[in-house]
Amino acid sequence: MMAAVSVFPSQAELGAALARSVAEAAAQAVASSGRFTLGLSGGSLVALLARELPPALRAVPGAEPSRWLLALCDERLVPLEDPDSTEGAYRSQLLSQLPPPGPQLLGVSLGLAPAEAAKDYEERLRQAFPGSEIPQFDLLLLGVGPDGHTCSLFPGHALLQEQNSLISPVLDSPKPPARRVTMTLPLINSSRSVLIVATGDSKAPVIKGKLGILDWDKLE
Ligand SMILES: O=C(O)[C@H](O)[C@@H](O)[C@H](O)[C@H](O)COP(=O)(O)O
Repeated sequence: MMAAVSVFPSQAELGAALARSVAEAAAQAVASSGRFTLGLSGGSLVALLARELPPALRAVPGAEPSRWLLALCDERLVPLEDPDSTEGAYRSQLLSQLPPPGPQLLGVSLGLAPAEAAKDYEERLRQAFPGSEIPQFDLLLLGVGPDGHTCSLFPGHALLQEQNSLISPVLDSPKPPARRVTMTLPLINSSRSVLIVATGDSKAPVIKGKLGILDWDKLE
């Protein structure tokens, strides 16, 4: 697997480059397979994409959001109208800006207990990728917390060892709200590509630690 690190002087520049990469990946996937499958994370990514993606889509021919299947890399088990809902945030901030018919968004069913919600979400994800043993997303966009968590996979948590489920419930997220569902490593590691997006000073120590092989100062 190839890995590359890009450092941007500002969030605005990062956002524009990220949106361009997403739109270009979409155009490529739509041209080769007729659809683009994209996993979305919450946090600051929502506002970044809401600001930068619509103009990037207008600039990249063939990106065709109506051919996108969106899914959530993790979700907090709160009602859609709760400010903590990742699906609610994407619907109100990003999807509302895209001309109809917009992308299909596969969200987590609410009103179920966490274990049932995870099982139901995994089943619907599998159905959306018929013929694959493990769904293979074209691209996952992942955030990083200052503690190094991504999706709702927290450092030291037993879920990091999960080998069987593709989606797991979380009942004890150290970052509220506690009840969530999350993609697990087997699903994340099956995707064709992953973009890990980290902005802000609070992430620097953990990112520098993970990328200890790099001479960070040369990446200014
Ligand atoms: O529910 C969550 O905790 C988020 O989905 C989480 O995984 C997020 O992506 C990171 O914490 C980064 O968040 P920021 O981009 O807001 O720093």
